[in-house]
Amino acid sequence: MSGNQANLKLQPEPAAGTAPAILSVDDVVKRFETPDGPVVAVDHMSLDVRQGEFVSVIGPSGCGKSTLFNLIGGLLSPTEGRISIAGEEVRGPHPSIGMVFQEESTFPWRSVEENVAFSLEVQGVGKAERLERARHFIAMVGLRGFERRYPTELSGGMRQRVAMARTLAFEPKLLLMDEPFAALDEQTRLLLGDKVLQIQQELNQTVVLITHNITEAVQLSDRILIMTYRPGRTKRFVEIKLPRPRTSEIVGSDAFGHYVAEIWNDLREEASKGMHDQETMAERRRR
Ligand SMILES: Nc1ncnc2c1ncn2[C@@H]1O[C@H](COP(=O)(O)OP(=O)(O)OP(=O)(O)O)[C@@H](O)[C@H]1O
Repeated sequence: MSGNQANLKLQPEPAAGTAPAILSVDDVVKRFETPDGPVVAVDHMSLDVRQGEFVSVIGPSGCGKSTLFNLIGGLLSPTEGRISIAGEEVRGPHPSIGMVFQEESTFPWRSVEENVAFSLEVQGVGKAERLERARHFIAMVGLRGFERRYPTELSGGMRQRVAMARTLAFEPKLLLMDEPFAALDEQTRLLLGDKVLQIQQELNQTVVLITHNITEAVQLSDRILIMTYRPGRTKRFVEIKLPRPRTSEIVGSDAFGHYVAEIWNDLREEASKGMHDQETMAERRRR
């Protein structure tokens, strides 16, 4: 074991005696039937996430991250296994799970406050209350003063914060995010990470983040699940023992660098398999 590895601790399950799991992914398999035969995208994966915990799922392109996101969010059903939130089986979109997507999902015809109030409107919350709650969450994501603006008047990072505020406004037990900052530049991404850390601490929010960005995963997480490339399995869990509360300043620390290096070692192996696979497929098509 290298010196760096000694800094990392594998933790397949949450430690005993801590908060109970709010999300439970239990031995889940997802198989797609395709014209070329079955594709196993998620292969016997298990994950327990405690109340208030921040877990990131990282893996190379095509390893099954988005499939896992869609399974947890109830947009896909597992072929085998079970997913539950607060003890209830997830059988479709669940009110306790709030999703933030990679693609921008704000409504361009609604102002910021109308966007954020939307989920409350759907729930039948009265106008005065929903606007008050919307303004609270708009302030939380750092957009006070922009309530009456429209998405086209905002930057990409601001629009993603609107999407996050809209999801947080219905107070989900689990915030489930799929690469919400993937389209943003690195500085904006790091600074938005600070916002996410603040919000998570303020709400004691349980979060599962799907990402392929190692820096983002280390900056934000309590634990990182590293996935293998095809079929998507758990390669290992890494517990991030950086102090909280955290800010993006931590990115420059030695401890941060050690985590990034170790995770890259694991990912490099998996990403290389992916690249080799893609090159072989391209070669086959050329023939
Ligand atoms: N609806 C589907 N039908 C058939 N195969 C699918 C379907 N969705 C995903 N797959 C396959 O499952 C595997 C995992 O895909 P998935 O999109 O979950 O990976 P990913 O890690 O999110 O990739 P990326 O980071 O590039 O978005 C891939 O081989 C993909 O082609």
